[in-house]
Amino acid sequence: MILELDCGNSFIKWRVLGADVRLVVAEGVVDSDLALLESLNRLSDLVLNHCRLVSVRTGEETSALISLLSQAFGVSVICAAPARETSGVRNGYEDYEKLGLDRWLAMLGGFHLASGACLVLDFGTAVTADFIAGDGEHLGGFICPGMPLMRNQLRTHTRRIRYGDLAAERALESLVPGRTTVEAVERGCSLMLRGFVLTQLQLARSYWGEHFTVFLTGGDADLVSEVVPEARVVPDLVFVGLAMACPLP
Ligand SMILES: Nc1ncnc2c1ncn2[C@@H]1O[C@H](COP(=O)(O)OP(=O)(O)O)[C@@H](O)[C@H]1O
Ligand SMILES: CC(C)(COP(=O)(O)O)[C@@H](O)C(=O)NCCC(=O)O
Ligand SMILES: [K+]
Repeated sequence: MILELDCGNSFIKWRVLGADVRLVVAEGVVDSDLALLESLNRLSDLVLNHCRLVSVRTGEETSALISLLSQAFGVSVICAAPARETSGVRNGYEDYEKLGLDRWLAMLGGFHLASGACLVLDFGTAVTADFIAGDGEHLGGFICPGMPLMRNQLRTHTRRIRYGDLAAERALESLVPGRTTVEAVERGCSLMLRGFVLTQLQLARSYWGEHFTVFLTGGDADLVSEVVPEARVVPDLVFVGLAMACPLP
């Protein structure tokens, strides 16, 4: 079995592939290394032969997680690393090592699935957009705060914006102008994300006309999927790229 991990700034997304790697035998989202171990320890019949991961956390945090996993499961861990070019995609950053590895893998996955020009939009702690031309050239991208950052900035920098998670969830059932604080904030931030998406689409059209594929990924992709009905929502896009960047023997 193969353990795959996508360590983002807020959550660790994990999944276990079976002997047939096309089959996901277990998966989850956790908020700490400890919670990851607990989830994995609850799996009966878990026999890990390999582990591969991508992390946008610090080197120290990533090393700590790797030691934890090797101690707990006696498995060696392969880490995705920056590259100038992989599977026909050319990293567009001036300093290729600075491009977020989750972005890089999502781009590899997107270009592979699209077999052509694509716009990859990832809605996590941060929101990112990346443009990959039909010849595999990464034209660059954009980074802005995601939903959790926008709402927390409002909560921590104002004195009267306070509300709970349940109310937040309910507020997003509609996007008409809010009549409570929670509705006004949640809908306002959601509309900002949608506006961002529409701007990215305009730019992609200016490059490629209608000949490109849009990918939506990340935990908050559902918040914007309505404004791009033609988009492919691929929650595991980073894992698609991870398998390409870290093939197993
Ligand atoms: N099962 C889930 N567990 C945690 N967060 C989730 C889940 N489903 C959706 N989300 C949303 O995903 C967002 C985090 O997205 P994610 O892609 O995991 O971020 P990151 O990669 O930066 O850690 C949160 O704002 C949360 O609202
Ligand atoms: C942009 C990001 C913060 C996104 O992280 P996430 O929201 O997925 O946790 C991450 O890809 C990152 O730290 N990138 C390095 C900076 C860059 O890509 O330019
Ligand atoms: K991510």
